[in-house]
Formats: sequence, structure tokens, C-alpha cells
Amino acid sequence: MTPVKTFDALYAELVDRAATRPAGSGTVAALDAGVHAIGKKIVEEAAEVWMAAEHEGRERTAEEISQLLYHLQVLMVACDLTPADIYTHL
Ligand SMILES: N=c1c2ncn([C@@H]3O[C@H](COP(=O)(O)OP(=O)(O)OP(=O)(O)O)[C@@H](O)[C@H]3O)c2ncn1[C@@H]1O[C@H](COP(=O)(O)O)[C@@H](O)[C@H]1O
Repeated sequence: MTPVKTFDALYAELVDRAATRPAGSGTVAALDAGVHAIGKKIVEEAAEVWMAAEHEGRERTAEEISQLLYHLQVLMVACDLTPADIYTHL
């Protein structure tokens, strides 16, 4: 069975990508594109979450939410925010 990736584990992976900058990493490309481009992607993914929730069912909605969480995490890395910085506001 594939191990489940948690929010914190994905964040650690993205921080590692930012530090090691492996070739072909979409995260590195997104970080290089900058906060403005990452923000636009977040808005796009949020709209896809909304559309999926309204029209496409649970599985597609879960998939879109995972993509939104990924792009939010890229923004966190770009802004030097950790999960702990977020959890403190929950
Ligand atoms: N979880 C994700 C993840 N979710 C979403 N995405 C990106 O977000 C895009 C969302 O897909 P869409 O179909 O909505 O967007 P699209 O418009 O078709 O795609 P683009 O043209 O914008 O790339 C995907 O194409 C990926 O580029 C992700 N990219 C990476 N990860 C994970 O992040 C980690 C690091 O990835 P790399 O930096 O690429 O090595 C790995 O564990 C990956 O599995």
C-alpha cells in the first residue's frame, strides 16, 4: 500500500526541493516564477476546487483540494512560512 503523504511531509519535501533544486522540479520552477505567479495559480486551483465540489463529485474534489494545498505550500516556502506558522492561527 502506498504510504499516505501528510501536509507536513509534503512541506518538508518542498523545502528540500528549494534547497537542492533538482532538475525537472515543478516546485523549483514555481518558486523561480515568484509570489505573483504562485498566487495566480492558487486562485486558479481554488476555482477548480469550487467547480469540482459543485459538479464533479467527491474524488475529483479531493484531487483538486490536494492540488490547492500543494500550491499553498509552494507559497508558504516562497514566503518563508512553516506549517507551525499556519497552525498557530487555526
Ligand atoms: N503534490 C504535488 C502537486 N499537486 C499539483 N501539482 C502541480 O500543479 C499542477 C496542477 O495541475 P492542473 O491540471 O490543475 O494544472 P495544469 O494547468 O494542467 O498544469 P500546469 O500547466 O499549471 O503545470 C500539476 O501539473 C503540477 O504541476 C503538484 N506538483 C507537485 N506535487 C508534489 O510535490 C512534490 C515535489 O514535486 P516536484 O517539485 O515537481 O519534484 C512531489 O511529491 C509531487 O508529487
